Amino acid sequence: MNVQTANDPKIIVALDFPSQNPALELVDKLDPAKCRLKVGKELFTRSGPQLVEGLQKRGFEVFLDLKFHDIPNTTSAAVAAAADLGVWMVNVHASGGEKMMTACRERLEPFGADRPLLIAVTVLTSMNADDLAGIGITDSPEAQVSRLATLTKNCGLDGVVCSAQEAPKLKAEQGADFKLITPGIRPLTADKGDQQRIMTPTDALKAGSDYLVIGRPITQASDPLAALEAIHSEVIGL
Ligand SMILES: O=C(O)c1cc(=O)[nH]c(=O)n1[C@@H]1O[C@H](COP(=O)(O)O)[C@@H](O)[C@H]1O
Repeated sequence: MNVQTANDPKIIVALDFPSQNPALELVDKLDPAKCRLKVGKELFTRSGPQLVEGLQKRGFEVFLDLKFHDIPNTTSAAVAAAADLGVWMVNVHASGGEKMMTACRERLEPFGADRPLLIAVTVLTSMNADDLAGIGITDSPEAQVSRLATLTKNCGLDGVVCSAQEAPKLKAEQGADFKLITPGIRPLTADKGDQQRIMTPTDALKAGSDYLVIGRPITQASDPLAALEAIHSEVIGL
């Protein structure tokens, strides 16, 4: 709920569930000292702010992953609504541009130290060079990620969502304080699923990730708390 949280778990569990009941069933097995929770478009569209408040009441900090992308006035108002909800992190699309991102950052200033971290999505990990060409971008995905990360930093945002494989380059380009939130994390024993570019939790943190977004390796485990604890003890101290 705060940019300066004393206990700062690196693991963000992606609550990719269709509705509140299965989400809470899982959450009630987890430990808020060891993870935060990500609520995305499907779950939020079904269950809304009430669910976010329910998670917070259980002691969890929430990353509201709604990837806002609209005109500056609309997007900054949405980000302020997320801040009113008391979420720990909120995100927008960097391709919304400088004016949009700056408006969002400025709109959060009155929230002071209680403001959420404001993060931008660069190029979705589902997009390759052909997909970018289809929307008129002829640079490589890597070059486009770097360009959008630079724009994000120049607008005063806190960091970006990226693949852990991009983390060393982005940390070198943007500096240690610029936060990198990385999905596509798989412990050695976990199924890759549909993720293409994966890294283990330890390798991702060593590569420069600040927070690891992890879904199925925890949510679909036969013992989700044991899966969380195994990853937590692997990465603690890194
Ligand atoms: O924004 C995201 O969280 C995200 C961005 C991206 O480029 N790739 C990606 O996988 N994600 C999310 O990260 C989570 C990964 O879940 P698992 O593959 O089950 O670990 C899902 O909630 C995805 O929607």
